[in-house]
Amino acid sequence: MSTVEKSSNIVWHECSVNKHDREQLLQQKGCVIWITGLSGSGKSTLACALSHTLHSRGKFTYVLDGDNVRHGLNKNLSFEAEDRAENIRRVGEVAKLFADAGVICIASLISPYRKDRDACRALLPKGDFIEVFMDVPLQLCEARDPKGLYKLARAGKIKDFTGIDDPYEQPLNCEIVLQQKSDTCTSPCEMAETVVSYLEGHGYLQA
Ligand SMILES: Nc1ncnc2c1ncn2[C@@H]1O[C@H](COP(=O)(O)OS(=O)(=O)O)[C@@H](OP(=O)(O)O)[C@H]1O
Ligand SMILES: Nc1ncnc2c1ncn2[C@@H]1O[C@H](COP(=O)(O)OP(=O)(O)O)[C@@H](O)[C@H]1O
Repeated sequence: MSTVEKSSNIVWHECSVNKHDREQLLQQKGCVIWITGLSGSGKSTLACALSHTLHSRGKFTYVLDGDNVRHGLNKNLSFEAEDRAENIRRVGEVAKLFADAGVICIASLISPYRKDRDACRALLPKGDFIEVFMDVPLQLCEARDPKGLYKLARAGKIKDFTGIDDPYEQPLNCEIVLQQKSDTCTSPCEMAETVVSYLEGHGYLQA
């Protein structure tokens, strides 16, 4: 899919109410928490636990989950590399709008390619893109297999499945790594607290 700019003669229109004004209203700073990892690594679980924890502390969040966005905005995209890139690009742009709205936007997508994630990072002001890597071994993700997709992929019934016959490029230098070697290691609530501590320490939970 081409991302060449096709719009011409367009001029940015500035509004008198800006990001800072919205952040003052919400008493928080808009940002993007980008959760990446294999299928079954716990991205959606963490996204919801984090949203729940922040919501109960009076913070305004919104979750953009890969599976969910593919039900609507991105329903025309496959799992080929080019379509995954377009999937990530669109979600990155939507997340940027949410952050500009003052919202703590939590994006949870496999986002297997480093360059696609880095392109999303480049859309945001420095510091506002917080990459969280679910560092969970393939064996554990496959043992969980809550949707039975690994089983289908191993049987050759799903092609290009991440981790099986499609690549996953781990982040080299992300803000938070959540390592999990077994299911009893760290609970979703504990993981959410790690992210909340990061946000608190970096001033995102106040205007
Ligand atoms: N071929 C293939 N590879 C990986 N995943 C697949 C595939 N086909 C379907 N699914 C389901 O799609 C979910 C991942 O969607 P994403 O939008 O996060 O993927 S990506 O970022 O574009 O790679 C993923 O959800 P999660 O398990 O939550 O990661 C799967 O349910
Ligand atoms: N911290 C955790 N500890 C134990 N099990 C977890 C944890 N996080 C998620 N799970 C379980 O792992 C499975 C996959 O989680 P999910 O959030 O759907 O992953 P993903 O969105 O990356 O595909 C689910 O059955 C979920 O209950």
